[in-house]
Amino acid sequence: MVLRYLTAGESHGPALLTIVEGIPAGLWLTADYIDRQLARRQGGYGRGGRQRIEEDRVEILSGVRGGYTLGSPIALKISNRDWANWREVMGPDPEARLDERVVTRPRPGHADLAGMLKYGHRDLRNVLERASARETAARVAAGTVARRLLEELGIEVAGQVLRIGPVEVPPFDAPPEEIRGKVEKSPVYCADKAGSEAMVAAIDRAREEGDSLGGVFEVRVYGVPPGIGSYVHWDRRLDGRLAQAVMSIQAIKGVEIGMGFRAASLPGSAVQDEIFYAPGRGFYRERNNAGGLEGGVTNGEPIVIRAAMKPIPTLRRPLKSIDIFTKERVEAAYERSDICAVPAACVIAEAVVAWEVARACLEKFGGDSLAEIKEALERLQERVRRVTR
Ligand SMILES: Cc1cc2nc3c(=O)[nH]c(=O)nc-3n(C[C@H](O)[C@H](O)[C@H](O)COP(=O)(O)O)c2cc1C
Ligand SMILES: C=C(O[C@@H]1CC(C(=O)O)=C[C@@H](OP(=O)(O)O)[C@H]1O)C(=O)O
Repeated sequence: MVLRYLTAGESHGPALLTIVEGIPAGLWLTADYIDRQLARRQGGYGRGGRQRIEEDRVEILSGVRGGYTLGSPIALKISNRDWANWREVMGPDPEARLDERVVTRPRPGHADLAGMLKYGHRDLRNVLERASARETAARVAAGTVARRLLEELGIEVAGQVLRIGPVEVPPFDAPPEEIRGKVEKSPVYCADKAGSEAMVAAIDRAREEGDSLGGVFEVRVYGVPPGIGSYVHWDRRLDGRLAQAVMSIQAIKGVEIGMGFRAASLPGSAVQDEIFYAPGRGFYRERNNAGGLEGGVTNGEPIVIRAAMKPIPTLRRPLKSIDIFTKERVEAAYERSDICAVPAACVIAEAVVAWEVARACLEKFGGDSLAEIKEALERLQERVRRVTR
């Protein structure tokens, strides 16, 4: 079974669309379940005016009947409320007013200039509409379908923010429900209360200064059986696939697994996780510097993946740029913007990580119905028990 999805939609167009294919039949899936993740993605302290306009809700257009998936493609639609303000400018018909709201001052750090040079656009709006992270609402919808499937297999995902600008906290190491409990109480999705307050203050300072902030978040996946992913070929290594999925989120500039970059400065004895064995428990480790992955294969420990997000490119106090027509030195375009979207990016990363883990699980377990997949998982677990007994 191949799990795949495509998304479509411009930021100020009528809607965002996703078609998810390869989800087995018999999975309980409701719009409410997806909407909870969409709401989390819209949240987090530091978001701009757009989120006061949008109230993301998914419409399930196919592939689900009476709450259960059919095994057929699942089409999902999220309408853009802002479309009402952009209909005349963004419409597909020849009457659209293309001479209005033209963007000619590329923002350093956004896709504006590179996209113009690539596609030959003369209005940077034609670049930013699709480069925008608005598209991640569709990715979260698709990833949340995968997350529902993982739940049925006993696999859970939990994310937390570790840094915003200069404020850093250590990861909260706990079972997923405890991480989620603490993170839900934080305006910046950070498990540390004092850290959250300092992060909010840092965002307020950036807002006053007309600036923006980035940060770091961590996503963990608990309950993953050993043996997911493969070392036999570069594009089957799950560490590489997860890194690609997370790096593809707008403004993510660094990804690490387990100990990550810190491992480069330490000797092997301080990095590699020694192997232990106890009857009944089987093989185990006393630490998880590997982040649950060795050779691109899950080893039974939780997957731990961290990412660094750069600060938002659009600034109220704009950086210098060049007008693409006059070639004059100008200030980059500014209408409105997020100041910090690290909490939102953490939710997006949870979704894309869930997607990639689910895809690798289906490659391992196959099956067209949830029942078949669960049987294959039980067979693997039984085999692991036999080997480790
Ligand atoms: C959730 C989220 C919200 C974002 N909001 C904004 C924004 O309001 N303004 C902006 O200029 N960039 C925003 N970005 C970042 C840009 O989309 C991103 O920097 C741009 O597409 C260029 O891609 P790159 O930074 O990956 O090179 C956001 C990113 C994410 C993940
Ligand atoms: C719309 C979303 O994020 C947008 C991502 C974004 C960008 O350039 O990436 C720019 C902003 O769009 P606008 O100019 O319409 O305010 C953000 O609001 C969203 O996350 O739902």
